[in-house]
Amino acid sequence: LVLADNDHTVLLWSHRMDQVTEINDYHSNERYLPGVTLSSNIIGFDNMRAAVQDVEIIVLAVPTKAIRQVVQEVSAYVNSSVILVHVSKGIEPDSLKRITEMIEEEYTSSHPAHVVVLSGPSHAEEVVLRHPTTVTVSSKEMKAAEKVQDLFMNQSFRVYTNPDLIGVEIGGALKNIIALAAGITDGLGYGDNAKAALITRGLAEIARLGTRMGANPLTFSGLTGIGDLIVTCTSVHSRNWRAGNMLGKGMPLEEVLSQMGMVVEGVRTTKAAHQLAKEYDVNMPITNALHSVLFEGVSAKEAVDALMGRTKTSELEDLVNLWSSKE
Ligand SMILES: NC(=O)c1ccc[n+]([C@@H]2O[C@H](COP(=O)([O-])OP(=O)(O)OC[C@H]3O[C@@H](n4cnc5c(N)ncnc54)[C@H](O)[C@@H]3O)[C@@H](O)[C@H]2O)c1
Ligand SMILES: O=P(O)(O)OC[C@H](O)CO
Repeated sequence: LVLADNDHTVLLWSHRMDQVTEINDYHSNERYLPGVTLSSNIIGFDNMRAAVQDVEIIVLAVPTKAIRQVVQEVSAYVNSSVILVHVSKGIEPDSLKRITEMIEEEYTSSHPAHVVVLSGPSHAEEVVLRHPTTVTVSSKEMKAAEKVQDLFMNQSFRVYTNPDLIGVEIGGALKNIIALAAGITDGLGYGDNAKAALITRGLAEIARLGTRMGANPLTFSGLTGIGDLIVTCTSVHSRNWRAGNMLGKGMPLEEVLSQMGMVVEGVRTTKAAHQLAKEYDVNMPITNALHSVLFEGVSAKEAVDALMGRTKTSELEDLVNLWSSKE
């Protein structure tokens, strides 16, 4: 919709024929964006070749677990030098790859592609209402990121650049873990103090891991760090917060996921981050606590009690180590 507002023609491929028909016949997408009229510049396609063969830029907006498959399919038909932009927020469990790394592995076309991430506090539900939204683009090739910045920028959608690709992708992925935890504490009936604690100490552990992986610590004070962390932990639109909230109220994980009907990235990302914390030998108590709730049968209340009962520590020492990149 942002691109259509900027007078671009958008060819929107979906794997669901009913969605394509609805977009073309009614200019709506009721299940995901109820009540919103889509621009007639958005044309639905169920045929990938027809959708991507002559385009300048491809925006991948699918869950992390679908990225490899969709990129394989896209790259079979791309016939010019395109920019691939992804907006997904996750890390692949086991391989522990970031999304641009997965795209690079799966992109098989003989034509070059330039890979860009667009990330930041941006719930689709508010973007479609043209409420002010700010995001960041990053890439190994900043010229491609700047082109994406120009394509998307408008009066309600402001795009920044940041060359720290690792920091941008890690912040976007890991905030979902903390949002799940914030939903859980709200579901347990705890208040704003608990949520502020999760946001603050969550940012510390995201930055601790990200820095160890090669990110610039300053990126975590930007839109894809604290910005996206705030929006996802506090917004009723957040799928991760909502899922956490149901978990906190006692609903089993399987039932929560089937009720959501949309991706809750934080679940698989918790698995990946738990593995990354071990690999990089980084202390991530909130991630580990959430892992114990999601995958080890620990109750939400027990996990909070365990977090609160850890040995005492110095906040300033921790922050100095973090922001001076010693961690
Ligand atoms: N929803 C948001 O406001 C928002 C904002 C910023 C970033 N993101 C990120 O974008 C990604 C997608 O999120 P979403 O909320 O749109 O998720 P979603 O569950 O609504 O899925 C998006 C689309 O991908 C399709 N899809 C699912 N599996 C597929 C597959 N195997 N092949 C092809 N298409 C498939 C779905 O049918 C749907 O049309 C996530 O990584 C999310 O973190 C979402
Ligand atoms: O709805 P969520 O929790 O998947 O979050 C969506 C976006 O990442 C918010 O920026």
